[in-house]
Amino acid sequence: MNTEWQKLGWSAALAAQWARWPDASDLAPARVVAVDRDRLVLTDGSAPFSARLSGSFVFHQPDPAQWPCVGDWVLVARGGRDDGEGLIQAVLERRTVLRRRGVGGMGEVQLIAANVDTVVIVQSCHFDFNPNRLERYLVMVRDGGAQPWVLLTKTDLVTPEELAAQLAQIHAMGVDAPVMPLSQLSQDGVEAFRARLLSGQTYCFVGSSGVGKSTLINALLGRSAQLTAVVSHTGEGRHTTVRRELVALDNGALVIDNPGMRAFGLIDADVEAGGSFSDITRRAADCRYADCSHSGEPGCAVRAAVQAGEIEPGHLANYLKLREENAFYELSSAGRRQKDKAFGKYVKSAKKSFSRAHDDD
Ligand SMILES: Nc1nc2c(ncn2[C@@H]2O[C@H](COP(=O)(O)OP(=O)(O)OP(=O)(O)O)[C@@H](O)[C@H]2O)c(=O)[nH]1
Ligand SMILES: [Zn+2]
Repeated sequence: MNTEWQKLGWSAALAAQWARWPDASDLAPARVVAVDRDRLVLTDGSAPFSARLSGSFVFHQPDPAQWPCVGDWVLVARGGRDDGEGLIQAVLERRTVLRRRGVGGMGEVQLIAANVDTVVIVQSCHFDFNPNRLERYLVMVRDGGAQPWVLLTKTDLVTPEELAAQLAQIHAMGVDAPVMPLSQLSQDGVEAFRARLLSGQTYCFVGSSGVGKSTLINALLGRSAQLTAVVSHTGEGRHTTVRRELVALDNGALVIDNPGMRAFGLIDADVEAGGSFSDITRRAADCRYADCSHSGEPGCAVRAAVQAGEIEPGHLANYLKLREENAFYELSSAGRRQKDKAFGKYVKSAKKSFSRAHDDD
């Protein structure tokens, strides 16, 4: 078996699928490292290269939920083009998936990543710790067939007693996944975490914005440049595209940093499940302005509830702090709309290239 592919997670089961594929003679397998609109970045172990969905793929697979996402293994044709761009003809069967319920309550499923061995659920023990949300992440991970780990970051910001109480709370929930506390500031737990990452295994990091995912992945990589080196940027800044990236660490572990996970629709779930800020988000529905920031606007129902003693001022302060840390930005409806727009563009431009390809026929 090709050892370069093996390093990328290639398996006997995938090889068997490839062998069964009709007309696979000019197709080769590659793994998706990033998706940006209808352009995908693939790797076969040598240099990453750009690819698009072939017309026949889009034609035979009209359901975008079945289109390739980061972590997928695809069969790609690379001949016949000067620029070396590949044409994706097939997606090989996924061993595991990470998916979210679509936004807008339509019940459609949106794929976040495929063929992930371990999903690292990251919560900061400072402000972000939320057992309800953790529970839902655990369900979601197991539902897709991957194994979950729980990472509690920023332990330097809480006392050892607070940390012990959180660990006890997780334990009391009956969580049997490994739970690992760490701090990038003190470096406590960082080496122990690194030591658990195995060559050829795929790890996906999920969690709210600001909990320290990028800081950790950059530290694991040892050089922050590599994180973005595999894809050409369409814009500066982290919030501009749906870039989802798979990168290899020096020890051979494969890591997916997943900004898309911020739009998991968890705030709705948080409200439904009576989560920690549901009292605030429920009141916010009565604020005079739909985009009220609850920081002093007239007609603010949240402030009124604080004044009436119905909401703890400290609780509101936590909420505002979290939002200020940008943790809720992508979870806001505006952020979600942006994500959906980006996904919509993926679909639209792929369909456009499809019809272009057929105009040429
Ligand atoms: N005190 C403390 N701060 C940390 C720690 N780890 C990360 N931070 C800080 O937390 C902030 C957010 O970290 P990021 O790594 O950008 O968080 P993220 O989860 O990648 O956020 P998004 O990229 O928005 O999803 C940064 O200012 C980090 O410096 C830690 O262990 N302790
Ligand atoms: Zn308000």
